[in-house]
Amino acid sequence: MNVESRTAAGAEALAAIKARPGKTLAAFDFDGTLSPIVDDPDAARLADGAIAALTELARQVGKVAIITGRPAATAVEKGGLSGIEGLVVLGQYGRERWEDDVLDAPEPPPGVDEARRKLPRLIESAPEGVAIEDKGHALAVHTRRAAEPEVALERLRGIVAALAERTGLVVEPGRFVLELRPPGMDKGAALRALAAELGSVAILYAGDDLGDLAAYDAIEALREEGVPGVKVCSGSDEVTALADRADIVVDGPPGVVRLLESLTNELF
Ligand SMILES: O=P(O)(O)OC[C@H]1O[C@H](O[C@H]2O[C@H](CO)[C@@H](O)[C@H](O)[C@H]2O)[C@H](O)[C@@H](O)[C@@H]1O
Repeated sequence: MNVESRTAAGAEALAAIKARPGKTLAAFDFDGTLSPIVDDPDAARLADGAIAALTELARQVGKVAIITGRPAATAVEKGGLSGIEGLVVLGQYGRERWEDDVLDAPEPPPGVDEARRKLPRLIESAPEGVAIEDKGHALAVHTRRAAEPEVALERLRGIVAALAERTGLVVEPGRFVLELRPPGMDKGAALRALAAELGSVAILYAGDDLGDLAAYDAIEALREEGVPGVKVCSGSDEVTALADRADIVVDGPPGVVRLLESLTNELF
């Protein structure tokens, strides 16, 4: 299978990647893109074949990165990523950086502690199955395991927004999740900073969720500045906002793995 873009800008980026793989940055979201969505966030693992595909890609392009809302160390551990040569993992929407087994993470702002203290009480009447994931620098309220996840999410939206306002945090909405996290960084800023640091001349970014739209914005801005980029969507029925803007849409994490296998075959 050849990797094909449905847009001219995406095709231009694929050509640039093939022409200068050594100066290419290939970046991926974790949950929903490399890791199939599961009910329990703690049970997330990489899709079959993902490690082999990422390992091969890392041999062929300048840099492979994972840019995730997870803590970087969690993504490394759950993904079994530590053996991938040269991999960089930007965690907590770019606040943290893991590379060569070294984690660089700033202190979380005090608002996170305050939110941690107040959140359980504020959501105590939420439907059964609603759960808090404490990520150290951020708190995620998950509704996937509620009987009616969408209804539960809507009920919690105002409560979480009000707590964010009080604690100086921002709300990051996602797939049956509302996260309270520090402001000042997003996946777009993280992607741009890494591309600038590396002097990347071509970029691929793959994501599945609303938090990845900032990275799509960054790709579009970089194109305007003359750096070709291709936006890949790991498609799902839960989120359609990315498919509308993507150059390539594939069928969930297994589709992402197949895309990587095709790309590495073409680069070889
Ligand atoms: O930026 P990402 O790598 O996509 O991380 C975003 C959030 O993903 C996780 O939640 C999502 O995946 C879970 C496991 O499949 C699923 O149960 C949940 O419904 C999804 O929203 C993770 O738990 C969050 O901490 C991440 O920020």
